[in-house]
Amino acid sequence: MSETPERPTHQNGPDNLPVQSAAAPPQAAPGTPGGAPAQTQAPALAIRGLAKRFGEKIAVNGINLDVPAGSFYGLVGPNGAGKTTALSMATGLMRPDYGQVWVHGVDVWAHPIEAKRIMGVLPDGVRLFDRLTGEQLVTYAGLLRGMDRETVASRVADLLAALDLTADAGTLVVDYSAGMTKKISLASALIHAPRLLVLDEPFEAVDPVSAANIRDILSSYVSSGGTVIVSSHVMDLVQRMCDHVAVVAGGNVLAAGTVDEVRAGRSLEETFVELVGGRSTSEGLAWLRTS
Ligand SMILES: Nc1ncnc2c1ncn2[C@@H]1O[C@H](COP(=O)(O)OP(=O)(O)OP(=O)(O)O)[C@@H](O)[C@H]1O
Repeated sequence: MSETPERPTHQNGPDNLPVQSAAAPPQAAPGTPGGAPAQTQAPALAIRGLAKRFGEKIAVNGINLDVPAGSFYGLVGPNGAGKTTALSMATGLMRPDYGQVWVHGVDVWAHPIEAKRIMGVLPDGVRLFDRLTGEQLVTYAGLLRGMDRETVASRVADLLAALDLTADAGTLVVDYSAGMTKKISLASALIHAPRLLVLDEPFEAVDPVSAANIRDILSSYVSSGGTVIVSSHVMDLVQRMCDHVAVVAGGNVLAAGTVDEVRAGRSLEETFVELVGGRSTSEGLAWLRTS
């Protein structure tokens, strides 16, 4: 079994799919047998030439990205930029048309079970087993991960308390609000203490107190060596919370690096608007004026 990353074989863009020039894949540490990237040195997530098309629509255009281990990485971009599609392919939920992804050096699509063992994922728009109670859902997530019942029970209690869901532990998830559903999905992603957390819009619909609690949980997770990737539309939040950021638009990575590198002395929001463009006036909506 080799996890040696190979150069993507599609750099010329088969089917006329335009792709960005692929950077070198994650390098193996010198002396690593078989050339596999060293687990300690490989990026937490490495993406090479990842592409997806839906009919004529190129959702993700052959992107490359390295997420350093131990980073708090923000993924920002306008609606329809390709964030969810990219994260779904990166976490083994959606098969890419082209490209490769490694999680801590493990090829996600060649070795999905091994890769998923070290990831916790909060996907966007994926249906939950919502006829379970919140407590049952998180317990199920832990048992699916092969954890023993005692550990699962104690972690479920901890997570429900930390996310302010203890009082609703026995409520069916189908009856949860949008924010509660986000929080129970996050608990399910955290239960096995993964090395990498990939969270698609974790703060959407979550109240400010819960959002602050979640930020604390994620910050201490990163301080203890974990890696977090969050997609968000809230630039201020990303600027305050994350140490790295990638700006995605039209299926391309427009900028990536540390937050300070990307924003280059301006606010992240200003940088985002400049990179992405698309500001429009309301002149075409004159009929909407009431006086
Ligand atoms: N299953 C699908 N079938 C067809 N088109 C899709 C599908 N999923 C996504 N797309 C298209 O791919 C593009 C990227 O969508 P994606 O959901 O990845 O964007 P996003 O950056 O997550 O957007 P948002 O911020 O609005 O959630 C969009 O144009 C979308 O319409």
